[in-house]
Amino acid sequence: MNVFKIWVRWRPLNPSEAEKGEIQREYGQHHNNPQSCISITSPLQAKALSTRGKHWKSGFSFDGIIEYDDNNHLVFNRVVAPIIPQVLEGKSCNFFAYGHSGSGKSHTMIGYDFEHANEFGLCLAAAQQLSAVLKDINMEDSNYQFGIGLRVFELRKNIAFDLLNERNECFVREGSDGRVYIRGETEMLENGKVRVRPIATKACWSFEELHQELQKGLKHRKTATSTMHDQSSRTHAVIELEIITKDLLDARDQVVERQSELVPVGKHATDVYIEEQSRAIVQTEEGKFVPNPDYQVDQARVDAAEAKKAEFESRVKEADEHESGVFATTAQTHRCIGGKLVFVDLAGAEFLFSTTGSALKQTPQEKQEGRQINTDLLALKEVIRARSSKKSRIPYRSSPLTMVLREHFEASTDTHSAMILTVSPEANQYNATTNTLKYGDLVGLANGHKQ
Ligand SMILES: Nc1ncnc2c1ncn2[C@@H]1O[C@H](COP(=O)(O)OP(=O)(O)OP(=O)(O)O)[C@@H](O)[C@H]1O
Repeated sequence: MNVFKIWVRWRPLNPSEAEKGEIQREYGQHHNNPQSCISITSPLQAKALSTRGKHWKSGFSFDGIIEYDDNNHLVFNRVVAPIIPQVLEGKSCNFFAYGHSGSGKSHTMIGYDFEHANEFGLCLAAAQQLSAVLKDINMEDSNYQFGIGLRVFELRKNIAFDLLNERNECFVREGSDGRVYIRGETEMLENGKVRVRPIATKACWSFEELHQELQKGLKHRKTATSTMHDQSSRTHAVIELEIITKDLLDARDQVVERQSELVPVGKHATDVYIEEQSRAIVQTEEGKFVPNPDYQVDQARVDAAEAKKAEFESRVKEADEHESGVFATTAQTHRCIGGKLVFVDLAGAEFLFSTTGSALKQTPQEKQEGRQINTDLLALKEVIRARSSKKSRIPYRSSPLTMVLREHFEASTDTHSAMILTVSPEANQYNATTNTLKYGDLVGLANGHKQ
C-alpha cells in the first residue's frame, strides 16, 4: 500500500511583489473524495501581458493545501509527523519539494532558521522528533546505542557532491549486482590497497550533534549566482536520516575495508591470466593468431592467483553476512533499525518549463545542465506514476536522480511518501505556478485521485 500524497504550499508575497497583484485561488472538494482541486486565475492588473486574465483548473489531485501564513512547524505536523511511526518500524519514507526557483523549496525542506523550532525545515524537525524517541530507547535498553546516520549531498548529472565531506565528488554507478552505489574517487593506499569510499555517513548520537553537522554541511552548498538564479536551484539536494547503531556502522566499514583489499588481488588475478594467455599465442606473418609452440600456459600460476582472489571474495561475503547479521539481530528487539527518511529539495522546475515562453538567456553549460534537470524531473514523474499504477517495469534507469532514489523507492513500497509543490502567489509568477501545479496534478491523477 504505497500512498504518494501531493501537498501544495503557497509562500507569502514579499513586500516588493505585493504591488504586482496576487493570483486568485479557489479550492473545491468532491463528496466521497478526500482530495481537493485547485482553480487559479491571474488578476487583470498583472504586469506580464502573457499572464493577464488567465485561468486554470486541476483535477482532484491534491491531498492538502498549506496556506502562505502557515509556518514550517505546521507543515511538519501535517506532512511528516504522521509518518514517523512507520520510520520507527524500520520503514523508508521519501519527501520531495518541487517548484520554481524562489518558491520556497529550501525554506520547506531544509529551512533557513536553525534557532527557532517553529521554522526548522522538515528534515531538522524530523531529526528532532526521531532523536527524542531514540533517546528514550537508549535509556530503556543499554545493550544498544541508537543514533541517526546523516548523509547530505547535492546531485548534478551523475555526480554527487558530498556536503559532509568537504563537497567531495562522488559518482553514481550501477554495480554488477544491479544496485546503485554513490562512491568517491579511488584512493591508492600505502600497502597497495585501493579504497573506494561510499558517500559519508555522519553518526549523530544526539539532536544537537545532528543540528551542528547539518549546518556545517550546508555551508558547502554552492551559492554563486548564474545568469538566471542561484546555483542551489540547479542541483537536487538530498538529505537522508537513517536509524543506526555503532555496531551497524562498524560492520559497514568492515565491508568497505574488505572490498578495498579485494581490488588489488582481483586485478592481479586478471593481469596474470592476460599475461599467460598472451604469451601462449603468437601472430604469424599473415597476421593470424596461433598457439605459441615455445610456450605452455603456467596454469598453476593462474590457479594460484584465482585462488587468492576467491579467498578475498569470501572475506567480502563474510563481511556482508556479518552486516546483515548485525542488522537482523538488532531488528529482532528493535524494529526501528534502518528506518529512513529521505528529503529531496529538487532543482528548480523552471528548467522544465519556460515561465514566460520566451527563450532563457543561458550559457552552453547552463543549457546542458537544464537538459539534465528536465530529464531528471520528467523521469521522477514517470517513476512515481508507474509505481502508482502498479506497472511491472518502473523506469528507474531513465536518469541519475531516479537511479539514486531507486533503493529508497523500493524500500518504501508499503509506506507513505509525499511531494510538496511550492508555489508563489505573485501574479507575474502565474505561468510558473501553473506549471508546478500541472506537474503535481499529473502525479496526483496517476495516484488514482479523481479528475
Ligand atoms: N512559506 C514561506 N514563508 C516565509 N518565507 C518563505 C516561504 N517560502 C519561501 N520563503 C522565503 O522566500 C525566499 C526563497 O525561498 P527558497 O530559497 O526556499 O526558494 P527555493 O524554491 O528553494 O529557491 P531555489 O530553487 O532558487 O533554491 C527565501 O528567503 C525564503 O525564506
